[in-house]
Amino acid sequence: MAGIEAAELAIEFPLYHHNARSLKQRILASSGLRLKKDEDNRIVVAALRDLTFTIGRGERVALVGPNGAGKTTLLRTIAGVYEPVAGRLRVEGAIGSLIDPAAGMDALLTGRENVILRALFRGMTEAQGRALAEEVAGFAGLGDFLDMPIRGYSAGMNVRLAFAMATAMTPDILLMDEWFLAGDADFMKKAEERLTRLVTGAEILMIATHDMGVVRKWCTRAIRLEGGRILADGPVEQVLAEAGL
Ligand SMILES: Nc1ncnc2c1ncn2[C@@H]1O[C@H](COP(=O)(O)OP(=O)(O)OP(=O)(O)O)[C@@H](O)[C@H]1O
Repeated sequence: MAGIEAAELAIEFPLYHHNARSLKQRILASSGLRLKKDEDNRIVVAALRDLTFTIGRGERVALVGPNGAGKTTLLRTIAGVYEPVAGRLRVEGAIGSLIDPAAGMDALLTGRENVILRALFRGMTEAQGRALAEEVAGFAGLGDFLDMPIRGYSAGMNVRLAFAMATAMTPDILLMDEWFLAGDADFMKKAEERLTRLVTGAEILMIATHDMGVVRKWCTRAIRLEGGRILADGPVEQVLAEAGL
């Protein structure tokens, strides 16, 4: 059964700068809030701090909060992109990730080859991968571009391919950042139908967004982050009302 469990989870990023010494002094003097020195005396940004939550089957969770709150970092951490520096994270279930359009894709391979490769990683046979590529092609409407290397794709084409691929694989846990909502109107209409089907099928949905319309429409629970910490966690209407959103 799909589930996500985090206990006192923390993520930090080291801050590199050509003039690091004076930068350190200035930053530490001015804010200090989210910046600290780690054991190796490096300045690090505390992107996520002390996050504890459990997400179970059937939950559709919105991550809300201002720019830099830590929403995307949390999605990426759950997807396995970042390693926590402290705390524990347990993720059970196959993940479909709509976080970074080109993540996990090989720019030199064609769209079709990327779909087949991803299918093989998921344990499908090559024949299943080819069938999946046909399905993705039909939905993404990439035409002949499906057989071109994806480094030649426009940003919109990358979004279409990533969206079609992630949703075709019927994940248990679907992680989405709001960039995918920026597709053109025709595509979004098609995408919405497909997403509706998927969200009812996927066991867990997590979406990071600034759009409260999306939160109200798609989600049952909201986690409000600020400065890398959880400020509120509960039913959508309650969390949004408390925050005046
Ligand atoms: N790869 C990175 N290296 C260094 N710092 C990073 C990195 N990724 C994120 N951060 C920092 O971590 C913090 C959280 O960023 P994150 O992108 O998760 O915020 P967000 O809530 O998704 O913001 P937005 O709404 O603007 O997308 C910010 O202070 C950001 O500068």
